Amino acid sequence: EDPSLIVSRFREYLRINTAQPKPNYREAVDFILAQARSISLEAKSFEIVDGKPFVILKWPGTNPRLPSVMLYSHTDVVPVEQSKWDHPPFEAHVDEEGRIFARGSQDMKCVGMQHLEAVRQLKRSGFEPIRTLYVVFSPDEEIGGHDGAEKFADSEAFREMNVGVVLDEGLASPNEKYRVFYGERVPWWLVIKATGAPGHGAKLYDNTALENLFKSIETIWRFRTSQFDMVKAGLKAEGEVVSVNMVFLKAGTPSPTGFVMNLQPSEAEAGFDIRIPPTADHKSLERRLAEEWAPIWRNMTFEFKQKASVYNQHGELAITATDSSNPWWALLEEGIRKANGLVGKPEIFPASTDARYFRLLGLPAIGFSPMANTPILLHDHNEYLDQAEYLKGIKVFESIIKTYTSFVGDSSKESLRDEL
Ligand code: MET
Ligand SMILES: [Zn+2]
Ligand SMILES: [Zn+2]
Repeated sequence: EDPSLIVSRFREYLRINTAQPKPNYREAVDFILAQARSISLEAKSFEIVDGKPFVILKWPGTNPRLPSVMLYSHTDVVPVEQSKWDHPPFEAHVDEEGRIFARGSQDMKCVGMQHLEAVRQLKRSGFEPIRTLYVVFSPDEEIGGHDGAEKFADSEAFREMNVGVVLDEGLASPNEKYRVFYGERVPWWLVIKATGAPGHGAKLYDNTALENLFKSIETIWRFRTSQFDMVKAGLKAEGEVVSVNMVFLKAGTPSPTGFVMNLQPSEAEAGFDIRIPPTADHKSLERRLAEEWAPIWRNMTFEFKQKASVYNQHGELAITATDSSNPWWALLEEGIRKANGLVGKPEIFPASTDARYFRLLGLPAIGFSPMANTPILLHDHNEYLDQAEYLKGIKVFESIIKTYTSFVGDSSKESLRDEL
């Protein structure tokens, strides 16, 4: 097929503004359903939470008793600061070098469309999967997935799919090796709040809210530095340390012209996005938080806006095995290599993805977005993906789908799952 047609379908998807907090899911769903129709793929869309639709495409395998393969992507994207972009973020402009600029070009409309295009090519070639393949498009990921993947993973619809392995998003790789992720850091979105005596802006006294808050910020910052230093020294990868970033500060007494300047406020708060490696000592971090970061004796309280578990329902660390106990790992590498792709070492994803909800069920879930030789621009201004790289990724997914859906395995674990 003419590559420019393939690219134009990708650009069409990118032009649908699905930015949080008001994603145009309706248009995205219509687009995906139309694509499914054009390749005669079974498709259904449904909502678990009102206004937040899922689309599930199904390519039935010749042996529907085998656990299925699920290719998963989210349709929503993060917001943009329009004025900071060189090209409008929802126009999918292609420059002379072939770079496609759009919000979602890396995270992760590329992957969703590559899943679809790979199926399109394979169907056209006459390939028949043995395992059933699902291509799933989900809402809500960028705001935590609580109305998306979290509820889906717990739904009858998902149980009926009898999924054996999940492929979700990864990250671009600045070098020639694709990156592959077997787990991810656990998000804590933390708000700490200080209270203190209010008073005259000219008075020096102890225990103001802002003084109390700043003592915490200093302590948290020392911890941040100690973690960051290990990355800078090359001792740890990004996903192997605790990241702490301040994302907001809130204090002051508003006035019509800004803030009252001669009044020290009685409340102040700060928000932090914290990401913790699954293998870190979560208990000791919680102690640190209660004793040093937001100690009650300094008039501080804290609240989590987001806090995920690190253990799956069997009480094990919710990470995906990369050794021979998990055939899907080697099969993924095989699929990539057969398409002439290079694969890096298994990594911990530094941010969060919906894959965590499937890992919490004990399912193998792998993060993989085929973007080599590409700067990491997710959530950044001027997010782009080179069109040649996009097209290469489709070939890689064709190869992975072939490898995955043809695998009949010997795995006794799998037949056990079948009986349960
Ligand atoms: N994927 C987004 C992120 O990593 C939202 C995840 S919800 C913690 O920030
Ligand atoms: Zn994403
Ligand atoms: Zn994202």
